Amino acid sequence: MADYRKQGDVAVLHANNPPVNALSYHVRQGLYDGIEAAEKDPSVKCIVICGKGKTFPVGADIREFASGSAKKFPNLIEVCDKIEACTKPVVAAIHGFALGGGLEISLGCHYRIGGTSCKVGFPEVNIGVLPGAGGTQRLPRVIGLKPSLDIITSGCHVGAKEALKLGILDKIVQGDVVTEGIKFAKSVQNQPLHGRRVSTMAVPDVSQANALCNSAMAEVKRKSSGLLAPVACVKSLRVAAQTPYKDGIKIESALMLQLMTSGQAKALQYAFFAERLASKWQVPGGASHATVTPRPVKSCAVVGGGYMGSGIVMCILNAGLPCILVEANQKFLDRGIKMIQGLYAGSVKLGKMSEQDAKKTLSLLKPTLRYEDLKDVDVVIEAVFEDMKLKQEVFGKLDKVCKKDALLCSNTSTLNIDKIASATRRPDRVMGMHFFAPAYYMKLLENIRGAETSPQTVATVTQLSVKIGKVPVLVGNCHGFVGNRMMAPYTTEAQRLLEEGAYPHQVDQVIEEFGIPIGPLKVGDLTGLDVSWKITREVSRMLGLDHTKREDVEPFGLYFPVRNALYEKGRLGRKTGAGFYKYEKAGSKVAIPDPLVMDIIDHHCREEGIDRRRIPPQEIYERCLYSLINEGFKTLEEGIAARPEDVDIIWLLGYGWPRYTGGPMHFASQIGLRRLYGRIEYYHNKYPDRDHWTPSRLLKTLSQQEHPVPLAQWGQFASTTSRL
Ligand SMILES: CCCCCCCCCCCCCC(=O)CC(=O)SCCNC(=O)CCNC(=O)[C@H](O)C(C)(C)COP(=O)(O)OP(=O)(O)OC[C@H]1O[C@@H](n2cnc3c(N)ncnc32)[C@H](O)[C@@H]1OP(=O)(O)O
Ligand SMILES: NC(=O)C1=CN([C@@H]2O[C@H](COP(=O)(O)OP(=O)(O)OC[C@H]3O[C@@H](n4cnc5c(N)ncnc54)[C@H](O)[C@@H]3O)[C@@H](O)[C@H]2O)C=CC1
Repeated sequence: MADYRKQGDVAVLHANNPPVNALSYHVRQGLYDGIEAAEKDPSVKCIVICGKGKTFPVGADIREFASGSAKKFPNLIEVCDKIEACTKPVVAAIHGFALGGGLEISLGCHYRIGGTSCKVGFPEVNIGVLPGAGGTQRLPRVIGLKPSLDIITSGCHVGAKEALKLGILDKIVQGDVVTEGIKFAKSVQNQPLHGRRVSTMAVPDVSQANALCNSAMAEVKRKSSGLLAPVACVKSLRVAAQTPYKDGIKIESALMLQLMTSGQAKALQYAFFAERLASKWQVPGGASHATVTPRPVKSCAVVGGGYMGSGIVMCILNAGLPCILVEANQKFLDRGIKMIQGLYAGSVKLGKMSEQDAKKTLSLLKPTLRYEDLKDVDVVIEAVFEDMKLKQEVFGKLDKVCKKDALLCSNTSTLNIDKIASATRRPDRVMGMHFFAPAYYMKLLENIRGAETSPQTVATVTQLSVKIGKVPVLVGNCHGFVGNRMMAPYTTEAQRLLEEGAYPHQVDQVIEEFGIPIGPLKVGDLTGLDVSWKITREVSRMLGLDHTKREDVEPFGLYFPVRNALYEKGRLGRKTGAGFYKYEKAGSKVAIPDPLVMDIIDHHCREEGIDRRRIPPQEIYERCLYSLINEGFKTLEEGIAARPEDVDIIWLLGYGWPRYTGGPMHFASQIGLRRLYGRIEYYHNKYPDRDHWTPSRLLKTLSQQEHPVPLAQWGQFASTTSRL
């Protein structure tokens, strides 16, 4: 898995492990043996290491961490040390990415050259480990501690120009990087190697080591509280400044071994692969991403240029696709355009985009008030108000004006896609595309398949989603789909806890300590209590209930007396400076616990004859999180979510679930399904009137298996419990 060839007196070693040349055992062995062969061959004067296909090696093979093969001889440390010890000059010729172990290989080389578009970096923190093949010991010896701390603790990629400036690259080359690597190697083949072996160098800014590492440690603890890997990276980098390489590498290895076996690393690596699995869809009947060819999409349109629509337009424009924006009237059209222009102006100001690029991108936008202008577009995404009647009216119009093979998609957050599709004569070409706010930033896209949506529509929408920079997850059609459906029991329990003894800040604190950045009641204030009040009213109407009558709505989990009392007092959340919390002023972000709210809650309880009790944090934790997880299992047993990995990606990318726990389903597997089921059954017995505590049948089945069923096999049990 590393090809060895000779070109004159140069040995060229190609890492060959498609698609990204991950450094699995055979690649490491190939590189190790290649160096040995070149060393022994008297006709070889110098060596070039490069990657076959689209990239230089992008790092260790992550799958080998779990299997233990990463430690097998020669491990990456041994490969890097072998390269460095070679008595003939070794040049890394980098194209594509040199990440993690790939960058470590190149730091073992005596010289590094790169193509103009190459990128280097140490993304290990993102998967819960550190650059454990000498990365934390060699990088600071080349570029100093300060930039090394930044690069290693952030996991960010560094472009070629910056890498040259820092000294990671010795040269940027145009054209074929291997040809240039060979030329470069020949030019240095007679140069002495002492001074080129990085492990023998001193860290240049060693005198500032303590100050730099102390401040980096404070920063990683502030930014990523609870994460093990960034802390270990700083520790290991401090060692590099204080210790010779041969001792430093031992400490780095010890830290790496601790991290590799941590729950955080397992969860983060699971999330890495789950994210890549998301776009690989399959529908009942067998059609899948591998069998269905998507239609080409050359142009799009968005209907409704409000908060969501304007963000969706930007995603489309950023992908280089022309986009028409339709609004209901000139005032709202102008407002939408202004919003889009403002966001691009902001990007230019922040240096994220050149003025020229912003202008070019904006030139792809065509605003209009005429639906007829959409006659030639390939895909339309509707983002008008969340109102079934209006959406059906819009889809009816679109069906008439759009060409017959155009796809019509809705950015609804809860509504029934089949009902929307029924307003058209093309339900096979209708789909939901549920973006998350702000749409130009959030990576998640919940794509909803209706009963009649064709596989080709799924394929085309999935491909478009990836093109506009999203991670698409295909889900089935039900109220709230996967994400918002799971959100419902979580927020319901958060509010119910207020009626039994907790106050808003106590509930939010538990959830925030778990790692979700904003607790459910702060989210309530952010969204607006009027918005959630209206949603309750609409859902009650849909169910034929009177939302003002407690006896009507309570059995359906739609009775929120504290929220209602706050709403009736005009406390609508952040925007009015008061909701579940008080704020310094309207729009302010800092939520302050409010004695007035506690009085309102106490008063409500007295009136209802409720004896408030002290609710332990563990109960808050279980009632909010376990009810949400139980609902997640129900989406799996009903086939609304296809795989547990999909549920996790939705919560990781759409709702701020802490990535180092892997997502609600992975987290459930770590709790243990038997224990989890027991707690859900306990709450079900305690609150039999709350439907969301009815245990999922899939969870029950899985919890009864003799041995824990690996998460990747849960689907096999879902089919036996499915109600579809
Ligand atoms: C006492 C002494 C004992 C000593 C013991 C210690 C010995 C242990 C030594 C171990 C040292 C380990 C050293 C180290 O530094 C660790 C690492 O290198 S960790 C890996 C770091 N690298 C990464 O995290 C890169 C991850 N990849 C990416 O960011 C992207 O893939 C990339 C930007 C490179 C390309 O993006 P894109 O083009 O969008 O492609 P995809 O992301 O879709 O990927 C395509 C395909 O490839 C799979 N893949 C990508 N990277 C890896 C990888 N590193 N390992 C395995 N597989 C990888 C990816 O999953 C996709 O495949 P699918 O089948 O579609 O999932
Ligand atoms: N706000 C959010 O966080 C999220 C909202 N959504 C969904 O996105 C949709 C839009 O929501 P927002 O952007 O927040 O609403 P918004 O109120 O900001 O924008 C809606 C826009 O639609 C326009 N519009 C109304 N009728 C129209 C018509 N017949 N033709 C053309 N334009 C028309 C309005 O003028 C308005 O500008 C809703 O379905 C909502 O549920 C989805 C995800 C998140």
